[in-house]
Amino acid sequence: MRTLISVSSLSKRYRLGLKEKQAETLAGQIGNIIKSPWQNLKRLRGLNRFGQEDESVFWALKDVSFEVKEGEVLGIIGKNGAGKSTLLKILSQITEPTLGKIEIHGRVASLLEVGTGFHPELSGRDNIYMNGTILGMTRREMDSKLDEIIDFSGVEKFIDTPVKFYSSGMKVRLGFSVAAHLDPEILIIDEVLAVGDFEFQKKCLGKMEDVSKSQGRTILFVSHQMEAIRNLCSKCMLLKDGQVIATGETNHTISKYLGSYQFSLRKEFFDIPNASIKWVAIDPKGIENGEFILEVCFESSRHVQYPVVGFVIYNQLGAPVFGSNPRFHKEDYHPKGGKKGLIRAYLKELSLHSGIYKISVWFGDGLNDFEHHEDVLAFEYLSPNSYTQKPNPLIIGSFDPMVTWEAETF
Ligand SMILES: Nc1ncnc2c1ncn2[C@@H]1O[C@H](COP(=O)(O)OP(=O)(O)OP(=O)(O)O)[C@@H](O)[C@H]1O
Repeated sequence: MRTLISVSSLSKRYRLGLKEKQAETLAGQIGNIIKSPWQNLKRLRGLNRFGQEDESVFWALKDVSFEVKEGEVLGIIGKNGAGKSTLLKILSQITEPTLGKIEIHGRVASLLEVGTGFHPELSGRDNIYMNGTILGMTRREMDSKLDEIIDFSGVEKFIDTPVKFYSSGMKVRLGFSVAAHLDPEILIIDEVLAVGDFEFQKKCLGKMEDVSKSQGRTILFVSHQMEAIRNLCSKCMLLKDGQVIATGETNHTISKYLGSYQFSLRKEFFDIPNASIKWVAIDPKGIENGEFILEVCFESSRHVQYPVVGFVIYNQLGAPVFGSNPRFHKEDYHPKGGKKGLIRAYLKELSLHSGIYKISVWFGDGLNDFEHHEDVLAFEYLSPNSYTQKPNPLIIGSFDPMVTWEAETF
């Protein structure tokens, strides 16, 4: 199979704050040009004139290398700020890399941040033509695709309205439809599932599957929704702090992502003085027995009279699905005060759909919260209910109680 994308030692540096602005002014730019080549080389590497790393320098991508072959669907995952969007922007030629080399063989269509790639003053229809022209399509090719694009987008009523009047959902609908129907060799999609309603998400996933499986196109897909990544991607790459941590089989890479979540967040806790959470875990034995047991270990430099932990479980879209706190169950909860302790929450049944969930925890003494940690743990849950056992992005909501049905006809 041909290699369509080849990225080697790619790095992207941003300059933060004042220095970035200075370089954007004419005086700043002239100053940069007349600096010696040696100074310019140091600047490129983010070093100040003493050869030390400049404090205003921030590397959003560091030494990233990978290849994508024809027909592959590569999922790109990682926490917020890991560098996923920056990578896609560079591959779509919206941003320049600072260092490194990229080779792309084929036409690229991308759907990045909402509205990029659209001219706000032009109508939806004109924007479709503009995008097609950028991709090198002829007017006739465009004419043959137009109805399909408009139909898929569902914005036909507004197709002659300037795009600046579109809602963000409408822009995403049109943007996705244009990108997916213009027969690009490479389709780049950044978290399209986060915007747009449920029906449209379903349509997009179906279309991407069609583009990859029946048309054999190459796709790069960023998402925080692991079910979507799992369903769609043949390969997956995990980014962390701008670096590639893992590339390979999708399930394997997703497990690494979830593992890294747990570890990096736990580690941070060890530096917190006074009363603090030391670690948070889900008892694996509990899961085996169909129970969900959350364990929170705390340690304090002083006696905590009434140690209390609260938690909230969030779904992949960041929506809270469930929370609890022993303050709501005062009659059952009688902790002995102390400096160290382990607090457990027992849930007989989690009753959630299969999927990936995150937990935030609080720790306090019933009067005050000492600490609050978001996304302290991520876990994958497989529902015991047979119809939702396989993660399925098309299932509505997060709760999965045992439901039985009956019909009577009259
Ligand atoms: N124009 C910019 N100037 C300075 N820093 C930037 C700029 N664009 C992005 N960054 C920083 O680069 C880092 C990587 O950002 P990026 O948007 O690529 O992350 P991401 O993995 O896509 O995150 P998310 O999941 O939140 O979308 C972040 O720390 C971000 O703040």
